[in-house]
Amino acid sequence: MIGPSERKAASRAIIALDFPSPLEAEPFLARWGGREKPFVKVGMQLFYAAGPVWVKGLVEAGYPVFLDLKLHDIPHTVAGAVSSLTRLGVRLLTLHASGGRAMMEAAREAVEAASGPEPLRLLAVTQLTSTDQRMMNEELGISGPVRESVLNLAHLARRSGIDGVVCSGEEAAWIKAQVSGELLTVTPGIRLEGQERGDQKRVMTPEAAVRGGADLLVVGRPIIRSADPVATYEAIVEQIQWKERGHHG
Ligand SMILES: O=c1ccn([C@@H]2O[C@H](COP(=O)(O)O)[C@@H](O)[C@H]2O)c(=O)[nH]1
Repeated sequence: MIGPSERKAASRAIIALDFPSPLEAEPFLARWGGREKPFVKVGMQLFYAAGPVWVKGLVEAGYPVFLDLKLHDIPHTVAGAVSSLTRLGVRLLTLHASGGRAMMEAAREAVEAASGPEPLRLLAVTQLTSTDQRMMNEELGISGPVRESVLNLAHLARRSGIDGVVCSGEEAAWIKAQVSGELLTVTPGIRLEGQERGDQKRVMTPEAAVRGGADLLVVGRPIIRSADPVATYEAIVEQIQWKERGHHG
């Protein structure tokens, strides 16, 4: 469920800092100047280049941080990784739901054992937003509609005591209705009207995602490749606010 720190529209739009290194990420963040620090996501590319100490520095500088490492290994190894990562002070951390119940429970227990000032929340990735129906059925060998697989993985995450799921905007409402309204729904694959999808397959506009039940929206290329990233970010935050005020259509 959306918590007090994510209630504001600005905290619901998360910028994916998909840069090769801090050399590109830091000047990008400096564009915000004295404005409120945005919620940022550090993924594999930047984490592997910059390392945990840099991420801790980001947290200490006041950025809410989502660490998107999509952990997937045997339960013992994932628990150890989670235990190390809890020391960074990040708010959110991903692991793959397909790693199974024992892996997710081991991760949750590692979080509980750590207990920091603001507890880390775990998110289970269901089906990646770059996966479509054909790929899931033919390449991954999973039968049925994508939505059904997403719901199964969300149920598994819920039973394993995970706080939320990563899914597309297309599935957020189904998860809220059929799995639990308490599960945080985090949706990448956000594109503004008419924008290029790139490798993303299950995409939505910010407005449609919020209308569909997304709690948090992850936006990378539409912001980081924009000619004016701050203006694009603010336009997205405005779209979220517009929906929050109850506008339809
Ligand atoms: O299913 C998923 C899980 C994670 N992501 C991540 O979100 C961003 C999206 O970036 P865009 O440039 O807006 O496409 C990226 O960091 C992915 O690793 C995802 O897209 N889908």
